[in-house]
Amino acid sequence: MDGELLVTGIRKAYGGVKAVDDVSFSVAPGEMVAIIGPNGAGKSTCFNMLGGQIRPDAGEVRFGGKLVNGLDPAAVWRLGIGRTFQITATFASMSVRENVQMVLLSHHRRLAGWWRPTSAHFRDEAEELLDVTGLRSQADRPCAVLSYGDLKRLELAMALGSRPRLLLMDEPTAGMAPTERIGMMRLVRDLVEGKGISILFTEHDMDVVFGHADRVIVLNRGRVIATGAPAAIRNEKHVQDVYLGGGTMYGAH
Ligand SMILES: Nc1ncnc2c1ncn2[C@@H]1O[C@H](COP(=O)(O)OP(=O)(O)OP(=O)(O)O)[C@@H](O)[C@H]1O
Repeated sequence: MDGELLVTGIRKAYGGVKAVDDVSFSVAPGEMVAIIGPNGAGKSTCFNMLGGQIRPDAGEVRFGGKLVNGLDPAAVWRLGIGRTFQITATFASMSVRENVQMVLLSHHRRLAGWWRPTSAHFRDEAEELLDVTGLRSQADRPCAVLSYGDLKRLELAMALGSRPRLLLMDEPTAGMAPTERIGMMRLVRDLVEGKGISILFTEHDMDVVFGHADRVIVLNRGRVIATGAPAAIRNEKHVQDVYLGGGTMYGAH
């Protein structure tokens, strides 16, 4: 189906450690899906296989019917799978708008010469993305002075610059204050509903997961142990056992 992510039996082992072990799931167009699991469950490895950073040992990742595994991150990006990273990847001395313009420039495959001011390039498109992410008033400020929450918004604006149809979000609310978290997830929900973008996100904060995901996939030791609506997942005994048994109850921090 157009815009559908279909993951079938992907695996990745490091020596004897099966980081991801026969994982299958799908994300429908316009769906917001969370991948959760205790530390070391395989979330990052899974994400990296979807984004082209890691090649699966076996299995298949398809997006809109096209094979994704084996492609490098840039090619995956071109297929319409965007990604935000946990580590902020902005240019501190450049303004908020310029950072977004840089992404737009590269997306439109133009040559950004260092000697040329970027101010005229894709300014309107950049402004639109800053509007969408609530950063318009910060457009001229250097990234270095942004609050952490605004930096995360900027990362989102930058990820949207490549016009993804599916956005992979690695802990979108990590490091944010509770009110900022709610704002961020509302923003993401608006993107899903307004632009029809699908979201797949990892998250440690259970309030965010249960409050915002349409569907939750639970990983443990590289395998999917449960998948379903948040309310059903929350009540699953074996999911509770994994968290409680592991001694690292997500959402406790
Ligand atoms: N490059 C690597 N080399 C060796 N082992 C690795 C590597 N990357 C991940 N692993 C192992 O694979 C397993 C899954 O790790 P992964 O980082 O995917 O889990 P995670 O669910 O993202 O954990 P966390 O929530 O702590 O980030 C862990 O046992 C980890 O130690």
